[in-house]
Amino acid sequence: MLENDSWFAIVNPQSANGNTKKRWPEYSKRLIKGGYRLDFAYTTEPGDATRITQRKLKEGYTHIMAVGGDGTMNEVVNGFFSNGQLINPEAELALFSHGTGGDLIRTLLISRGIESFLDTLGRGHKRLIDVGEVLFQDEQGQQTQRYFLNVADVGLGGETVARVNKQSKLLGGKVSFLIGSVLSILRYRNKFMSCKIDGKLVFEGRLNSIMVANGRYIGGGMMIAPHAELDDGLFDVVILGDFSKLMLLRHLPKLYKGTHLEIPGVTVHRGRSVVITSIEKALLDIDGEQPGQAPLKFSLHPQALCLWG
Ligand SMILES: Nc1ncnc2c1ncn2[C@@H]1O[C@H](COP(=O)(O)OP(=O)(O)OP(=O)(O)O)[C@@H](O)[C@H]1O
Repeated sequence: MLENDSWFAIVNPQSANGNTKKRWPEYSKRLIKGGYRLDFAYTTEPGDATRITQRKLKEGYTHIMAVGGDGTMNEVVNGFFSNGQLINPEAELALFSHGTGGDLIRTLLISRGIESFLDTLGRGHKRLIDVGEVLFQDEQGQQTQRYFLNVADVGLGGETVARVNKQSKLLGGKVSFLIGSVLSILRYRNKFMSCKIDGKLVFEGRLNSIMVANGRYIGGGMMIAPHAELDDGLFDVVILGDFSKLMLLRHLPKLYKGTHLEIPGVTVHRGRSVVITSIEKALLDIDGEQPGQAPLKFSLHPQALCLWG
């Protein structure tokens, strides 16, 4: 019989360059000592966190803990859904960030480390946050659906993530992403895309990238959507126009600071549904993973998920 405050932790042992596997035994002991009933499973491969989450929610767990980086958190959020529906609308999620990047927790102002995580649990503060959904083509050309809490983007970011995820992140998420960004900027060619928000065409032409943001940060600390709110029922859509390589490199520091919105050619829109098409291959990035490409159809589920923190 499950106690109704039992937590199930889904732990990606490979996150933080394998450091999570070394540290989790100590962390789990600390959580149990802190009074939490806790079971856990290690993921064994990409996609496993989604399957484990689905299984545990169906078994009756109502408190899920995601332990890993942004990719793990994204997979766990996807596991809250099955056949387009929340498995249990009452179920709750806590994020123990232990990856290299940590972009989602930046918007949530959650700190890293076991003691901060225990503080978050101890405070018992929960909030309902919006969940983004995107339909896209996967690598095999199949129509696929994914959910996300943070940011999805198409264009330069997709190519950067594809590059960064192939290399080791031993230098840390921010440095790896910065190096990957610079290499990608040098090789990337702006693409011809169109973007409709809530049925209205807001952009058609050559552009660098489009970010569909629920959270604020991507790429290990770039504040790409400084005004995005996780619970306002709207995406912030940031479009980076037809920038030259030189101009992008020059303005890169502004992306980290969130002061890029003032650059001519950057536009921001808000809405609940976003449709993006591209006549060239344009890669999708969702929460630091690169699962497919345009055309993309986004919709928002307002305040659909209960999150601790
Ligand atoms: N057992 C496993 N073996 C190999 N890869 C795994 C395993 N479990 C999960 N993964 C994959 O590891 C990838 C990276 O995980 P995650 O994003 O959590 O960590 P990270 O890369 O260290 O952090 P961040 O994304 O915040 O930089 C995810 O795409 C996930 O699918």
